[in-house]
Amino acid sequence: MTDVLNTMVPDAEATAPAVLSVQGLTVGIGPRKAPKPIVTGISLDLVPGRIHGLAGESGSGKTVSSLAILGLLPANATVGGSITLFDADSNGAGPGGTELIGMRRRALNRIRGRRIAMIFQDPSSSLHPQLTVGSQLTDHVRTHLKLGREAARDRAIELLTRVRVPNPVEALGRYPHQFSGGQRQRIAIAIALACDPVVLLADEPTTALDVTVQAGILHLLRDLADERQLAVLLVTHDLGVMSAIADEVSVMRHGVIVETGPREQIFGAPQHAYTRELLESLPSAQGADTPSAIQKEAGR
Ligand SMILES: Nc1ncnc2c1ncn2[C@@H]1O[C@H](COP(=O)(O)OP(=O)(O)OP(=O)(O)O)[C@@H](O)[C@H]1O
Repeated sequence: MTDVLNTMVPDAEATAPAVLSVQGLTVGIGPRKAPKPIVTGISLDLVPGRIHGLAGESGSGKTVSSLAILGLLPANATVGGSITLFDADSNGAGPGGTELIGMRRRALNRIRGRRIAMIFQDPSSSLHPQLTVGSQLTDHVRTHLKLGREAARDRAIELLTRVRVPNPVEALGRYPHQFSGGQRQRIAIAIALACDPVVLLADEPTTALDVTVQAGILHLLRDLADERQLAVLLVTHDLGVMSAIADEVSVMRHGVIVETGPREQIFGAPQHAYTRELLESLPSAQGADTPSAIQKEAGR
């Protein structure tokens, strides 16, 4: 199985310190006096250059956890624990890092989209249908990086080139609906990368795409994590995707992380009964030894 999975993941390196650390995160949603517990005490570290997969069945709390990191939970959510960003470029980040829970909205807005970026399952949700790709990209970099018009356009072309959108100069003048789903996700990634974030949260980024296109996006995320030393949190229920790309994996169930470990351990020697159950439900994993379609594509 290991041979099959090694296609996209580099050898384990000495682990660098976390750039974002979640400790004992709890989220309840509902009336303040009696919120419904959704996430109950999860901890995980995001490390530069590493992809941390958050797996688990639907409703286990994966999305709520990533929204908590972004400070985007609904107003009736109660959040506890600690989410610390260790990033020299963030306002007020000392050696102890910046605590994001309870941070004032304006300060959080400066971090969100700039230091912590995100992409979602449906790239259209982060793209305005009536604005050209060029104006969306340049507006974003002009707002956050205070670049002039020409410099912002150059930056937009550079970003579209990096995420391999064909004909980047021409692409600037086109609207999101004029691109395929995979290309739209690449554009959403370009916007996410525009301000050189240190953390990228990717919530089911390939779920809506067909297998061949999925593999291309996963390759891109892997390359970006490596070359930009991006710390990536990859949220997906798809263990095939996880096994093709993640360095570390946390398995979540009913709001709790039941097991965390290196990819090889989770897929090769799972410790928790629920992880084993999930692996047994993988179509190809009536043996994990059989390469899934996505792994085959990704290994090309
Ligand atoms: N705004 C909300 N109000 C009330 N309950 C919510 C809200 N958002 C999420 N939940 C509940 O929190 C639980 C966890 O949801 P979450 O979306 O995090 O699951 P998930 O693991 O990401 O699942 P999926 O893979 O289906 O997206 C679910 O029971 C969901 O119904």
